[in-house]
Amino acid sequence: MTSRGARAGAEADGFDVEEALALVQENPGPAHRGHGGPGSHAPQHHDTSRHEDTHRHQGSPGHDAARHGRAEERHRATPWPEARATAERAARAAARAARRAPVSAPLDHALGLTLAAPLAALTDLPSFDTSAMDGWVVAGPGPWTVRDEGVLAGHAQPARLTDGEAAGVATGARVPPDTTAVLRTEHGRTDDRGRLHPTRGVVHGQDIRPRGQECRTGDQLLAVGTLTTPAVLGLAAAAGYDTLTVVPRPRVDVLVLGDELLTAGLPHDGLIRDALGPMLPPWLRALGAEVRAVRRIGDDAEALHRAVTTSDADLVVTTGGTAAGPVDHVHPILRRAGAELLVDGVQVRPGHPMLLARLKDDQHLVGLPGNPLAAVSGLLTLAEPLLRTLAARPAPEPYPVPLRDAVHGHPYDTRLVPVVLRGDAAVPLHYNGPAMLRGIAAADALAVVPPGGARSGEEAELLDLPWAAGGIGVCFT
Ligand SMILES: Nc1nc2c(c(=O)[nH]1)N[C@H]1C(S)=C(S)[C@@H](COP(=O)(O)OP(=O)(O)OC[C@H]3O[C@@H](n4cnc5c(N)ncnc54)[C@H](O)[C@@H]3O)O[C@H]1N2
Ligand code: MOO
Repeated sequence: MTSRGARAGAEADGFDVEEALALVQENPGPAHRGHGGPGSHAPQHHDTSRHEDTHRHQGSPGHDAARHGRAEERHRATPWPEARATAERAARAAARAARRAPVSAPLDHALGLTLAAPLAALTDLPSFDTSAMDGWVVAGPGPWTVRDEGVLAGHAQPARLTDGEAAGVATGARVPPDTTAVLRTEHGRTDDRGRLHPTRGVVHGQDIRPRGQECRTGDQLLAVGTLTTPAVLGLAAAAGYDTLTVVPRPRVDVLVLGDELLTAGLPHDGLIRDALGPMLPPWLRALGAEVRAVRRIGDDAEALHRAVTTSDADLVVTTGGTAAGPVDHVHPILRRAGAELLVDGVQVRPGHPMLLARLKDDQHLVGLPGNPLAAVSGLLTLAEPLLRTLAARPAPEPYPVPLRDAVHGHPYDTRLVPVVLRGDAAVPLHYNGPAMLRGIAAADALAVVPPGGARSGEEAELLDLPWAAGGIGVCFT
């Protein structure tokens, strides 16, 4: 199902999509403020990139040190396309190092995995000459005498037909030896004496699916690298398979950092709800990962060090603690663990403090920034290419779509902006600030907006969200 398909379905159900989307598309303006009641601070700007960027890059005479720091950070940060390529390369090297052996998965566990061996037919298909229609098997030209006993699907070889003989037959039943054609129920008539007459011309072999019509035993049906879709599962079963040889799912541990996080109830006393603990595991699964542990570690450097150094996952994903605050432990822990930083900051907004480190030859860590949309950006920039490559999935085709509205750009960095698809255009959503999930929760995709921005009508590459693209392996369980 495409994202367009998903939308059409929602509309068909009478769900007012436009009304729902208005909640995330329109800038409410001054009249909207204060809706939260006395003391509330409704946001005045929902597209926060502009004033944050202004703040960051205009600087002021009193902020030389900060300006210098930013310039250094920009210097070190990896351009967005290069960061994705680095993540892919890292995964290829890890896959080689670990020689990730293919596994045998029962069909009902193989959805979304990649075939590690070609799918060769274990049988002819069909495996016997088969009637394609309900009616009669006939031998020679009509009229025919009709046997008392018919031929049903799932039964053993029926007795040979002799010339001038017919027998009732069901779709999928084996046709008896010496059958010359199948006559459909609607194309035959029985006379008073019980003899069967054709009501139209009969062509030799009509409506018989000969054995091996689709494939012969040993024919290659699908190549190594094919994604196991529901259709592949069906074909594999038809061709005689109980298990498939597949590339195993990459194993991921998620470590959620931050003392300020609550797992239930309303925010209070400076504490906020953990948005990433509930969001990341199903998203990672949708990207093909097996999520093994989700651990909340607080801002405890020792616990983080222990969790990172004792994990045997292919990928450790941390959230928060990537910046330079007093409790931002990710960089110091990586240094202590002897990890090699492959990407330390990316020229992308939101999410620029994201990082990728090699813990061992076959083990990596993606550090996602704590701001929730920044974490999504890190997930799609670094974790997606890494997991896709480990899972031997093909890279999605670039997917350019014209933007309906202009999007402000960052002066140096790529921006990822939540959009919905409307007709042939992508409509940028508001509420796209680094700490906001309101836009992405309504989005079909993220638009890749190059430095400097995009004009209305200009094409932007889209990163589909795994569920909007109907991604195979979208198993949220
Ligand atoms: N001096 C600077 N400060 C910051 C910079 C900078 O360049 N210089 N970058 C800012 C940007 S951009 C981001 S993004 C954040 C990255 O911060 P961290 O990765 O260190 O994350 P935290 O400080 O732990 O948290 C940031 C923010 O996100 C909230 N958060 C964290 N985890 C969760 C969660 N699981 N669910 C919901 N919200 C979460 C946290 O409470 C903070 O509000 O740094 C900026 N600072
Ligand atoms: O603002 Mo930060 O871009 O990474 O959330």
